[in-house]
Amino acid sequence: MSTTAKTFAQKALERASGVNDLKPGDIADVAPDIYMSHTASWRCIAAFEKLDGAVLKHPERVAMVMDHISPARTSLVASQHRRSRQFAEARGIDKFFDVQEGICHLALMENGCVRPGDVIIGTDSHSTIYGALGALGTGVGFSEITAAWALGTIWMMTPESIKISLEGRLPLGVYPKDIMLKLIGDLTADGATYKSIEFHGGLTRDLSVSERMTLCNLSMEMGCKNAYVPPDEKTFEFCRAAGVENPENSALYPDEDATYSETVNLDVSTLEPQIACPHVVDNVKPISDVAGLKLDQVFVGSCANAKYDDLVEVASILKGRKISPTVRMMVTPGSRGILKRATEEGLLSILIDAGALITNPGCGGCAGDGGAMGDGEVTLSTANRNFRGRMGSYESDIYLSSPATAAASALTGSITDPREVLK
Ligand SMILES: CC(C)[C@@](O)(CC(=O)O)C(=O)O
Ligand code: SF4
Repeated sequence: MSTTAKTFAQKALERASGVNDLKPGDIADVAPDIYMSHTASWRCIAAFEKLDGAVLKHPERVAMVMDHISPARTSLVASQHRRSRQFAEARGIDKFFDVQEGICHLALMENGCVRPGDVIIGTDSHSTIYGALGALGTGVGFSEITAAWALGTIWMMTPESIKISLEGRLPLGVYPKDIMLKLIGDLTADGATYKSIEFHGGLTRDLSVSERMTLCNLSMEMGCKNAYVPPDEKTFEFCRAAGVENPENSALYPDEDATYSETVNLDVSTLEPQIACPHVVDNVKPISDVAGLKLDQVFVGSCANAKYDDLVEVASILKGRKISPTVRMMVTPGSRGILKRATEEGLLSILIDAGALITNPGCGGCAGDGGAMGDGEVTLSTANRNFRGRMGSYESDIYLSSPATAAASALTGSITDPREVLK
């Protein structure tokens, strides 16, 4: 029996590997609960079909989502989707989410594929988002997914953990996105490389599951292995609504005296809206430094901030108003469920009346699929990355903000502090 106190990551990897007493740096063969691959699933399939006589060890653990380029815009992509569809059909993969379902991470969580305490690997770095449900999610390469299909396991090194305690109350106009941009700016883009980030503190407990998704999603931009918010009744309710039975039974919690490589305390009470400036996510400034910068496009989308409550924030600012004629605004709801709810609750009419373009759920502009910028153009985006050329021209600029800042800025056509509209 173990006597040392453990972090969440230690406990999750111990459970998934059956190895006791994993310490940071220890490598174990882990059996993930889900292996997710997105639009590029065909790459895993191509590699898998080269493995002589390989069979899927656990077809029920395979999840595929056609989200990054969806619906297909070229016959090449259509053929790749088709290959994935046919493979799923032939191999008995029932967690196949086609082009209508939206962004892989949101589709998985909304469809009951993620339980607290699970270990989930995905061909996407933002798989850290599953920590919002108390799971250990991490991004891997295509060939690692292929190997997991065949073997049911993957080796993982047990990470050290960083404890981030969030306290205080968010001021009006300041959101979890601003917290994360502030943390990424302070800790830098490699501040958490291969570490597990655990969020604690009174504010973390106050946040909704959707807001916790923003925390765990953006944590990737500090290079983390995974992120985690301790599951509570809000988590369990979300999971139950998604179809998970008894989600509380699999929840894992760190021991109180677990060892952390670093502890960060942030009181958000005086935090201002933050902006990540081109072309790296840790180039973060308070909004007052960049307010007034002229925009060509505003993009509300991505797994970071195109959830239902993000659209509510945007609609509450745009209601009864018109966006500036000098900008185009594109809103890409994160998932089919979010699009449906936004439709039912009348949010889409508000956005359309204000002058926004609504696109189908999926990665869309965040993955450079639609909404491209020309040379010299500037987009303010609610996504999680602002790398050069990600949304079109190499000579264009992407700034990142909260949905509220994006909405306030769409009204004026330049970067605008949402507190000016909300006051
Ligand atoms: C494929 C790409 C656009 C990606 O989804 C990849 C990733 O996160 O691993 C991203 O957000 O950068
Ligand atoms: S929405 Fe953007 S960040 Fe999220 S998985 Fe898709 S491309 Fe990557």
